[in-house]
Amino acid sequence: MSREQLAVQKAREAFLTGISKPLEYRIKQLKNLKRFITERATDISEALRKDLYKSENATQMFEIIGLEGEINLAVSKLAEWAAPRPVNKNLLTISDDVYIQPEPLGVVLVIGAWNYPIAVTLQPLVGAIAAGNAAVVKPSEVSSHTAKVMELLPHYLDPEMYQVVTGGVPETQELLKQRFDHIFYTGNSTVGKLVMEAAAHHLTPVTLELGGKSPCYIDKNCDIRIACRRITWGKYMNCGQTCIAPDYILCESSIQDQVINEIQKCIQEFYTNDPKSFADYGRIINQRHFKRIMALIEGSSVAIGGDGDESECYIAPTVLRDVKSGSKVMQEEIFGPILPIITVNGLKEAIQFINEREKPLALYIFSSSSKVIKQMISETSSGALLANDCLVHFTISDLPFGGVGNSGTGRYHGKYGFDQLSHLRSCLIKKLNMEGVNRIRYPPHTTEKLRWARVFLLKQVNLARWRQMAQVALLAALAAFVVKGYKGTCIRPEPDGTDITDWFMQSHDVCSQSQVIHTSVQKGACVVMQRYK
Ligand SMILES: NC(=O)c1ccc[n+]([C@@H]2O[C@H](COP(=O)([O-])OP(=O)(O)OC[C@H]3O[C@@H](n4cnc5c(N)ncnc54)[C@H](O)[C@@H]3O)[C@@H](O)[C@H]2O)c1
Ligand SMILES: CCCCCCCC=O
Repeated sequence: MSREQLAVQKAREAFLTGISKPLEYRIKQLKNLKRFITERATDISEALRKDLYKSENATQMFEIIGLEGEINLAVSKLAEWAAPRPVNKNLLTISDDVYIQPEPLGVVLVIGAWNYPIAVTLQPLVGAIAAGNAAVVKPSEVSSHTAKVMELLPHYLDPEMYQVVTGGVPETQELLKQRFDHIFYTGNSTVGKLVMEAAAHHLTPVTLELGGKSPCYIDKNCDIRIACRRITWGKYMNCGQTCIAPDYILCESSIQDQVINEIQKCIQEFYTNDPKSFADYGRIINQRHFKRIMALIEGSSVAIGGDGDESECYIAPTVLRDVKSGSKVMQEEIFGPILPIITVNGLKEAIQFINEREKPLALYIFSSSSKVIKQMISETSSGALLANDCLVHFTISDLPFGGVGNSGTGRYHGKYGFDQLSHLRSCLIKKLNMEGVNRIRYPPHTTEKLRWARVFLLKQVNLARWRQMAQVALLAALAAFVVKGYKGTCIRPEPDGTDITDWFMQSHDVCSQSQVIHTSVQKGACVVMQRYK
């Protein structure tokens, strides 16, 4: 049996004991995960410095804080997320218990990428643990030092339930042959297709957190200085190796020079005149990627930077001007510190340019006009859209993080991660009494029964609203009784707000002799009272 097979088998056996059903167990594991990132902070920082030349503070700021926040949120909200979720019912099921019960899926395979190797590997794990799954974690071999630190995870987490498998492509491929209950993959779209193919063999659902070219449109009607500060930060952070980095700029040719000028000033301000010697400017992950990125510059004119040092995997913050849509740099996700500017004739052309390409993971627009922003939102599609900023949506746990189309499928962060790795089981608990109500669904299917079925099935019941309306109606009835001395009350809430008085008078034989004397007690409610005979 291979190491990979063994890891999956162990995780499955542990899962089947039911150990992760109690929420206390999951909370303990989440807290242990937090202990891992706290106690191993130095090992983690050191590994990331070696892998990507990230400074200790940058690691804390862009990898650890977010992860810690996700753990804290899951710990504090788990009881709420895991609780049964009552749903609206129809009249046919009004007396039943109808709810969604989130339940663990089983064994989840988490395949991480190298660019934020802690965040994109352990944040999915937070969702997996919170949802009560076992997991096999496969860190990226490309960030090899960080992968080594991840091997310490079983010292913190339940070592049976949570397995770490390190290795490269052959190990990942061996893992992908195994049967999982969900595969959560972060990485490029090409491998994403292989993952989906392997998953299809076992009909395993997948989450694919992929990348692509995220466009950034700068409207001439905006504060270009501020826009360029935010874009410079979003682009050159982690040396451009960020899945949601602005890949290229679209703007009118009239502002191109100003944009270049402002970005130049920001590069100097953020990274000094000598980014190569500056502690907070990163490095390209390896020489393969160094060569790939440098080659992308070919054929375009360099406005800023353009130089690199292969021995150090250093590429200067670079801007390319007047880039043609057919140029090399526009054929693939850059994933490096090269920022091409493509000029367009305004918003309409920018939208067309974006829509002619794959749906991006993120779409950025800088504009002072809410009309322009709204038009961009309504006429394009992307995993996320940000106006007047970059990247920060990643920090909001209440926003689903994920792509659409070529940039990915599925979502996570916060409750979305919990739901993504849970089975949302539909539950309906009926009692064995009140069989009479079911007559309308049993043969023979008469026209009369069909009429009733329409009423019973098409009327949605919002119980909270029902209760509220019933209270108001009862009060009204009481008032009427006191004032006028009426004999009885029959209350008919109508949750969708339409006037059901006609229907009620025509079809409800119990009340057929009643007289509607008070309607619209509240929008959607009516009270039917019988007069003394
Ligand atoms: N959407 C997101 O959250 C997100 C986050 C980070 C990175 N990304 C994207 O990931 C990409 C960069 O990462 P990468 O793909 O270079 O990472 P990578 O090379 O580390 O690959 C990711 C994982 O896939 C495995 N893998 C690689 N080739 C494989 C193959 N042929 N068969 C099976 N498994 C294989 C690796 O072992 C690794 O664990 C970019 O496109 C980036 O945008 C997306
Ligand atoms: C605050 C920015 C964090 C960015 C993390 C991006 C993960 C994908 O590459």
